[in-house]
Amino acid sequence: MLLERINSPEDLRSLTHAELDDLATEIREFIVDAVNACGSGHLGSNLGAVELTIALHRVFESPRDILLWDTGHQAYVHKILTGRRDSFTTLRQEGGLSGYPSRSESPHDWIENSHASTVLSYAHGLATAQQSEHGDGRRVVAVIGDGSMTGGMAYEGLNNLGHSGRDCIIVLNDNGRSYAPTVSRLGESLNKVRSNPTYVRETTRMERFLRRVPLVGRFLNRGFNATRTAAREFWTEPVTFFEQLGLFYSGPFDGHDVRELERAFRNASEIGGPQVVHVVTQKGRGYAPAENDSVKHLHDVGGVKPGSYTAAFTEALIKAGENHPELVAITAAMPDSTGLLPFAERFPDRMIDVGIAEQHAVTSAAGMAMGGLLPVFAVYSTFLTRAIDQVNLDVALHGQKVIFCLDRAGITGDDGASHHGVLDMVLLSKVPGMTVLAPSSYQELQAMLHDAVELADGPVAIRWPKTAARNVHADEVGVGFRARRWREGDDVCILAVGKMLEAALAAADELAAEGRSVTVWDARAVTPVDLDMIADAARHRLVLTVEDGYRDGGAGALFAEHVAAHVDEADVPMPSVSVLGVPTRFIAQAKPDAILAELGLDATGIAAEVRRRS
Ligand SMILES: Cc1ncc(C[n+]2csc(CCOP(=O)(O)OP(=O)(O)O)c2C)c(N)n1
Ligand SMILES: CC(=O)[C@@H](O)[C@H](O)COP(=O)(O)O
Ligand SMILES: [Mg+2]
Repeated sequence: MLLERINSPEDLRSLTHAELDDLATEIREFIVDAVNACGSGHLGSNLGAVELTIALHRVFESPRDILLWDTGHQAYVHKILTGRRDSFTTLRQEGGLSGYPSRSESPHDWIENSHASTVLSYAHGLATAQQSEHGDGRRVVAVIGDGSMTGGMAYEGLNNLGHSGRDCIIVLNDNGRSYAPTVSRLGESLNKVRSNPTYVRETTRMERFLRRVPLVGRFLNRGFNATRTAAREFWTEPVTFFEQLGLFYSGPFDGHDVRELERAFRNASEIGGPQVVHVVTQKGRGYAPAENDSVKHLHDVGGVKPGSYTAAFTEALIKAGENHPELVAITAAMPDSTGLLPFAERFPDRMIDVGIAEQHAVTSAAGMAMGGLLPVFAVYSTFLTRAIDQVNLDVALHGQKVIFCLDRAGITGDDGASHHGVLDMVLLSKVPGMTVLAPSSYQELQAMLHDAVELADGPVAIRWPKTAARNVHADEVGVGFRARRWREGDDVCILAVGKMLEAALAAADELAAEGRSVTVWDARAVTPVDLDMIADAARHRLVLTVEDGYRDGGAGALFAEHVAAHVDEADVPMPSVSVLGVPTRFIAQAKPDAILAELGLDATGIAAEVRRRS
C-alpha cells in the first residue's frame, strides 16, 4: 500500500508517475470508505480532486507555500497527504477531524470558513502581504471550483488580483457542477480555448522583456498590441475573460493527469503575476454511485429525507405553486438539498438557479416581486447572512413580498462552525417590516408557508432545522402569524421558538410532576411579536424563552423587551425573565442533539433553568 508511506507531501516526491496513479486509486478507495463509514461528507468533490491535489503538493511546498481551498469541502485529499490519514475515521465527528480545513489541525490549512467564493479575496490579501516588506518568498495558490466562481466575491477577488498584478496562482477546478450543473457560460467558453501553454508562455515572456527595452519599448508596445489583436482575430484563441481582467490564463488541462498538471503548475509558477490555471476534472470520478447519481452522492451523501422539515416544505411549495402561477422558486446552486427538485419537475420554468450567488438571488427576487412575481428563495440559513444588506435594503426597504425559506436553521452539527444557522433570528428580526416565522412541526411549516403566500404583504422568512419534523394533528396548528398556547399554568411561562417547543413541552411535564404550574407557548412568529402571548406571559413569576439561535439580540431578547413594555403599560409586577439560547461563540462539529444538550437546549436543560430561577 503506497498510501501508508505518505505521511507528508515530501513523501510524494519520491514516487514515479506510475506509482502516483496507483496512489490515486488507493486514495479514492480510502475516501469512499471514510465517507460511507462517517455517513455524511463530500464524496464527489473529493473524488474529483485526487490527482489535482497530488500534483499541487508535488510542485508547491506547503506549508511554506500557501495552498488555499475555496469552501474547503474538497480538501480531504489535502488532509490525507498532509499527515491526517489515520484520523479519517473521526471525520466530521465531535472532537474529530473537521470536514473542512482547520487551522488548529495543521499548518497546511488556512481557511476554515466553508462558505463559497472567498478564496480569491484571501489570496489577494496573502499575495499583498507576500509582496510587502513582510513577505518571505512564499507562493500563493488558490483552488476554486467552477461553482464557487459563480459567487460575486470571486469576481471581486479576480478583478483586484488582475488589477494589482500580484503573484498568485488560481487553479480553476472545473467539473461543470456545483450541486447541480454550474450556472455559468464561463466553463463552456473556456473549453473552447485551447492554449498551447508553452507557445503562449514564451511569447508572453519575450513580449514582456521587449516592452521594457528603453526607447524602443513603447513603439514595440504598439506593434505587439496590433499584432496580437490581429492574431487573435484571425488565428489564435480569443483573449480569455481572465486576460481581459489582467490575469494570465493557461489551460484547460486534464485534471486527472498528474504529469500534465505538474507541468502546468510549474509553468505558471515561472511566469509570475496573477495566473489562472484551468483544469477540467470529473466530479465523483472513480466511484459509480457518485458518477451516476447526481442527487444522492455527487455532492454530498445527503438528499432530502422523508418526514423532514425540508420534505414538508417541498410539498407545501408545490401546492402553493399550483394555486399561484406567479410563484417562482429561487436556489443558489442547491436545488436538491433545499427540496426544490420536485417543484422544478412540476414547474420546469419556475425554478431559477442563480449559481452560488445569494446576494444576487435576493436582489433579483426583489426585482421579480416588483415585476409581479412571488419569489420564494430557498437557502440555508447560514448562507443568507452574506445577503443581509440585500434583504434589508433591496427587499424590505422597498416593501417587496419575498418569501425566504431558510433550511438548516439552528444547530446543524456535522459541518461545524460556519454552517450553524444561528444568526438568522438576530439579523432578520431587525429588518423593518420582516415577518420571521419558526415552525415547530411538519404541519406548522406547511401552514406558515400557506399563510405567508396568502396573507403577507411584505417580506417573510420561515426558518427550520435540519432534522425530522414533529407531526401534529390539524387542530394543533396555529393561524396566521399568531402564537399558540399549548399548555396553561400560572407560575412559569415558557416561550418556545420553533423546534424548541418539543423540548419545552417535555420539560413542562417534568416540572409539573414536581408540582410546578407551567404555561407553554409556541411563539410561531419571532416578529411581529404576538402581544396576547406577551400579556399572558407577563402574569407569571418567570418568563423563559427557549431558542436555537444566538441568545444575544435574538427572539428572547425581543420578547423580554415586550414584556417590560407591557408591564409598564399595564402597571403590573415585572416577572423574572430568562433566555436559553445559543451563546455567541463558534461551535465545532458534533451531532446536533449533543450540541443542543450541551447548551441546555433540551428538556433536561430547560427544566434545570426553571429550577435555577425558582
Ligand atoms: C455561500 C455558499 N453557498 C452555498 C454553499 C453550499 N455549497 C457547498 S459546496 C457547493 C458547490 C461548490 O461547487 P464547486 O465550487 O464547483 O466545487 P465542487 O464541489 O464542484 O468541486 C455549494 C453550493 C456554500 N458552501 N457557500
Ligand atoms: C459544503 C457545503 O456548504 C454544503 O455542501 C454542506 O455540506 C451542506 O450539508 P447538508 O446539505 O448535508 O446540510
Ligand atoms: Mg464544480
